[in-house]
Amino acid sequence: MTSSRRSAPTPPPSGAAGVPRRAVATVCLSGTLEDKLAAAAAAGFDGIELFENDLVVAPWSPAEVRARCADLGLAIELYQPFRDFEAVPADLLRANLDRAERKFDVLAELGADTLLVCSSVAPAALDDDALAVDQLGLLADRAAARGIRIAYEALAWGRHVSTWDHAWRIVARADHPALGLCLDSFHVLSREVDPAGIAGITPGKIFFLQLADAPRLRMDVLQWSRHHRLFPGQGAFDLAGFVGLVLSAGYAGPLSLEVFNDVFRQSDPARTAVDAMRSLVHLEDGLHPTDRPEDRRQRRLPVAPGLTGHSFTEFAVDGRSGPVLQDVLRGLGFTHTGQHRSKPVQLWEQGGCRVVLNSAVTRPQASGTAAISAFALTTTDPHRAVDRAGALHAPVLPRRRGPGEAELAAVAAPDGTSVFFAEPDDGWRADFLPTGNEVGAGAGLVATDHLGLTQPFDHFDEAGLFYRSVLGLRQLGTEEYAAPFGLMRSRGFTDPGRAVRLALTVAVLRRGEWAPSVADPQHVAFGTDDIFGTAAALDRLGTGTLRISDNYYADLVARFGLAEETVRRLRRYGILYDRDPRGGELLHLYTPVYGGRIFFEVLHRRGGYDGFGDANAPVRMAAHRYRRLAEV
Ligand SMILES: O=C(O)c1ccc(O)c(O)c1
Ligand SMILES: [Mg+2]
Repeated sequence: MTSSRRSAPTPPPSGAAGVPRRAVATVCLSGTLEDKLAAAAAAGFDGIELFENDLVVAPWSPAEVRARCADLGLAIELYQPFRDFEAVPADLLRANLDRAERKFDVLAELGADTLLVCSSVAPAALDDDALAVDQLGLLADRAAARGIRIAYEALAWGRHVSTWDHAWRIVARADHPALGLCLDSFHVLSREVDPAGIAGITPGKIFFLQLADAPRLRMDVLQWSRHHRLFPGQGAFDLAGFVGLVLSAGYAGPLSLEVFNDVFRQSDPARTAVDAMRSLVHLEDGLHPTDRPEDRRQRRLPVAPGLTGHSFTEFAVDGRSGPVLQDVLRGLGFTHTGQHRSKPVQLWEQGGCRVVLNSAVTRPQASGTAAISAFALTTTDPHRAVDRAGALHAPVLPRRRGPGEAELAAVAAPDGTSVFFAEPDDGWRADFLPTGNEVGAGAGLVATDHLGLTQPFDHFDEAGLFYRSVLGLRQLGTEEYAAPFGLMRSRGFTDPGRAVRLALTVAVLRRGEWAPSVADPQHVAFGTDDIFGTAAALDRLGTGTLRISDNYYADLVARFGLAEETVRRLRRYGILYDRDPRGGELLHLYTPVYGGRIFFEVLHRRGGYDGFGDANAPVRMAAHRYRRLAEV
């Protein structure tokens, strides 16, 4: 059911009159200027912010850069940064103005008309607003004579000017037509100063808007900015609220991404640019209708699909891992109910839980391993779901189908997993011929509760935005926990009706060679309404579930004050326990790891428990490791 990519449908148009242009700063992308421009153009950006470093190290003259951008259909929206200019003694001012003239030459040759000047960090700068006003006015005079505008940006770590409102007071006092503000969401939202006043900035005085998200971190703001910025929707800032304020102040320039990020600096720029574009398209879609001049032009995404549940999960298996997973499924109470009409694909079912074992997936993996190659979600409108995904630059997958087989619309997630959209009637099941196997009593598994997908280190934030935007899921929160082989980060996602859940996890640092046996596990969690009944049934089926240390149960008693008898039953079956602050409870158990990286979870949610039992993840990970050690 998995096949190769084709290009996404055309995204909503941009750049037309009344529609904000979309730009990306070259600093967001890895590689040479040539790589960066090609990636920005291919992802559909209308323009770039040219970073000085990228020009300085390039073999092209500014005129050649201009020509290259023109060929690619990219406007050079801004040149930056010009540093440490304002509020200096007279001799330095002269030198700074000379320096500026050299840069105006560059802008002229580039055909760019806006220079970003960031607030000074230099020890020579004086804490004197009147002087800053005068000198920026002089700079603006010189710029105006060359047809250039100065966009003044308060760096959050500026020596004397570090907030947007301070920069605005200076720009307002200078009152020069060639001097305006550059607002950067990072510098604004990383500070305590309320951004609400941005809506009151004089129309026309915001010359440029830079967008970056970031996780909430308690650290030096310069380090935070230079290493941890993210694309909108990947961090904790309210970017839609911020852009709304800027648009209310009459801003009509480009929405430009300026993200300094250690991972993006190293990653394939073509891929980063698509991630960037997806973030911008999703951000625009989330703007309040009255904030959106483009609403008149209907640049809305198709609304997110209504999801009604997990339809099936597909494992790619081979001659060795296939039989192993068949045994595991049998042991969990599943029945092999169907055989695909045209492919070596088996359907296994229990209650509303469906698993597909596919021996025809060609994605490369080590012999004997199994992997989640696809999952299907049931939705009221699969075609709309795919249209939305395409508009968000998700790779839409072609569906090869045999005669009489159902069509399943699909897109590829960032880690290559195929995401299928199934009709509510699950018409795809007609692709399978009944095996005639008698369906047994099962073990009380009701439906797929969630998938646990370990993500590649470099694509964790991209994956989160992908699932949130394409599927319209909400992020439940970010948890971090200390596991035996490293710190882990986990993010849960779900739809408003809690029909679909995904748990994405990643090691907080790139994994080394140590403990390869627990690298990148994936799991499917099935729900039960009676965990003890299910555990007893698994026992009868001879399924060896994961044994949990006695120390864990002693700790449970201490933490939760559970009754002796309850703890005795939990321990007997290796059931883990968690309780949320509202009294909701989670009881869950795990299988060992099979086929190299696959395990299953059985879970029972009580009283509205909404999480994933992250507190128990280190216990499970250690138990998996101890079991491995016992096997060898
Ligand atoms: O980190 C910096 O120095 C830097 C430079 C230019 C910017 O626009 C910015 O936001 C930060
Ligand atoms: Mg900036």
